[in-house]
This record gives sequence, C-alpha cells and structure tokens, in this order.
Amino acid sequence: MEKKFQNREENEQFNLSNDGSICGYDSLHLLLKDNLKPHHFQEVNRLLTGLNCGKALETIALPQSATALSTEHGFDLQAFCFHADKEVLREPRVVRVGLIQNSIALPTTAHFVDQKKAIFEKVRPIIDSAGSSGVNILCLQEMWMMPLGVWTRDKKWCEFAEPVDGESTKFLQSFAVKYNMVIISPILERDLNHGEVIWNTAVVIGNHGNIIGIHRKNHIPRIGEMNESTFYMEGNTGHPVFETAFGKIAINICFGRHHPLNSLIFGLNGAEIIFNPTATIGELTEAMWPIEQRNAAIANSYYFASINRVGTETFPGPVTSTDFNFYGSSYISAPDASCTPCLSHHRDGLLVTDMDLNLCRQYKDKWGFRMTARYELYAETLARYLKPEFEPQVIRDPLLH
Ligand SMILES: NC(=O)NCCC(=O)O
Repeated sequence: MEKKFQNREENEQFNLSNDGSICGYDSLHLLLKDNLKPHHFQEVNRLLTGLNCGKALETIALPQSATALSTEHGFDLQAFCFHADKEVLREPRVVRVGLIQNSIALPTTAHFVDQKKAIFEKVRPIIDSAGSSGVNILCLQEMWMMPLGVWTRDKKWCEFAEPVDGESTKFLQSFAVKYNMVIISPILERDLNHGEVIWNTAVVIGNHGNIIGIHRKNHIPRIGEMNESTFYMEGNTGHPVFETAFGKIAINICFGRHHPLNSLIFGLNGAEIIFNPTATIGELTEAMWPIEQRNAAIANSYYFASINRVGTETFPGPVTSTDFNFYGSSYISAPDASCTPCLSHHRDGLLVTDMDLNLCRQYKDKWGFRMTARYELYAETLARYLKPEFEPQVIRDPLLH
C-alpha cells in the first residue's frame, strides 16, 4: 500500500531508509499531489503530463473484481483513458491496454524451479485483474519469468531459457483464451532448432491462445558490467508489426528505446502501439525514463507503453554481492505528447489504459512529421556513413587555427 505520513519531514526521513519509494510515496505524481496546493498541482500536472484533447488525462473506474485483487495482493492499480477527436467517417477505435510490472518472488539463491513457479503465482492475480478489467492487449516486463541474472556474468542463468512454445507461453496461453486477450510475453528464449542459442525475445500470443509470432531484441546493452551480449546477440527478426484483433502493435525491447531509428522503423511498418518491456535501474536511466519514450511517441505518432520491473535483486558472488534496484514507474505516452502518471516506484503494479487509436492518424495529419521527414537525405547519409571512406560533413571556420 502507499505509505502515508503525517508530514513532509516524516516522508523525507522514511526515504532515508531506502525502501525504493520516493520520499515515502509511490510515485512523483503522488508526492506532488500531496504536497502542492490543488491549483499548483493542476498546473504542474499540466506541464508534466500534458493535455489530451485539451484536458487532463481522465481516470477510469475498474470493476470491483479487479480492484479487490489489487487490495488483496497489494499491487498498485491505476487506470486512465486517452481520447481522440471525434471523426465523421471513422468510429473511435478504443483499445484497452494493460502493463504489468513486478518484482521477483524468491531470493535469487532459491531453487530455479521454485523461483519460476513463485513468479508465475505472483503475476497470476495481476493477470486476472487485467482480464476482469477487460484488457484487450496485455504486456509483461522484459524476461518476466526470471531474475535479471543476465547482468551477472554467471552462465547458470541460461537454465531459465525456454523455447518459444515453452512453459511461460503455455502458462499465458490459458489466460489469453480465458480473457480473449492478446498477451506479449518477453522471455529468455532458447532456439532449439538453431544450435540451442539464446535470445532475448518477446512472444506475441493471440487472443485465441495462438502464437502470432516473435520479436528478438534489436539492441543489446554493453555498459560496463551490464553486458547482456555475453548471453545473447542482437536479434534477427527485424522490426515486425503484429496485426492483432485489437490493433497493429510492435515490441521495442528495452535498450531499443535509446535508438530513435529503431523506434522510427517500427512506425514506418505501421505500428500504432509500441510496447517497451524493460529492466532498468535508477542510477543509470531514471532521468531518461520520462523523456525518451514520450519523444518516440511524439515523433512517430503512435502510443508508446513502457514497463520496468521493481524491487531489489541481489546476486551473491564469490567475493562481492551485486544488487540491482529497479524503479518500476511503468507508463504510457501518446502521440499528442500527453502521458499517464507512472505506476509505483517500488511495488508491483497493473496499469490499465484505454487508448483511441484514431489519435495516431489525427496527429500525423496535424503535425505532418511523416510528410516533412527527409528520408531520402537520411538514407543517403546513412549509406555513405556505412562506407569505410566516409567523411563527416563539417565546414570548418577558415579563421580557426
Ligand atoms: N535490459 C536492458 O537492456 N537494460 C539496459 C539499460 C537500459 O536501457 O535502461
């Protein structure tokens, strides 16, 4: 539950104990709401999260069956609605999207079978809550079925890898059928047909429980010790867009969000919603988190839905122990530059959001980013850049020494 304190000093004091909250609050949004005068908060909120169709983003009421699960299991549950303008020739195309963020359920030293089982049991009520909320497309976090062992160099974590039609897919297929829901399941994949190599993969399960297809992570981080390429290499599936019963979607896995051309190409292939399952930590990316995804949504006239895991994952090593502190804060950005507030910084959560997909074309028409882009210039420079004899186009001040 959200921590509540008598006053700001107590909140700040609490933050010193470092429970992963923001000064005792679930999110920046709630911290500001609780500490600003209502008219100040209204203005700060407008500046931080924008306006959708001229108004602050509306919240939506969810069925009691969904909210009861959040109370019983202590996960954050928030619900919002992005509107589009009314059109004469097209009906609204409203899709209900759900994002799940969660911590692991057992210490990373527990038996692997127990760890995976415990994660399944942890997400089960959250998926049920999404299902009873009428979610059409649900996305889980990057490698949701395991701790983030790929940030250690310890190859034992390869044991969590599964074939595309493995245990995690089978677990989720039953929910897809039960709730008539498309489910995106980001896993550590083992490709049995190609030398048993490992990939970082999102499996797209259709609303009839069928596997529509997969996408493999395009960009693999190599940041100091955070070097996932010791486990798997850059994906070989391009930039697929999956045409589902509820809209055209694509998955831009984690590190891909830092690459604007990666985001661009999903858009050129016609994606209306990008799902961005992520695992990231505060000291590295928290200042980027509210910016990059919103920018991608604006520049490409699509929705961008980002999910980050929560909690601390401790990996004891022979000499030192490594801790990763994930900051949650899953949220959705829209083509009109508005966005939802973030889910909790430290608790499991489900974000349910209605989005009218008509907003994508309306913003293409209004801002004309596709029309005004200079793809031929970019393509020409990129083609030259790839050649060994490339020289940067720099005009030097002749008065420089
Ligand atoms: N999982 C992953 O690619 N994380 C890298 C850090 C980041 O992009 O935030």
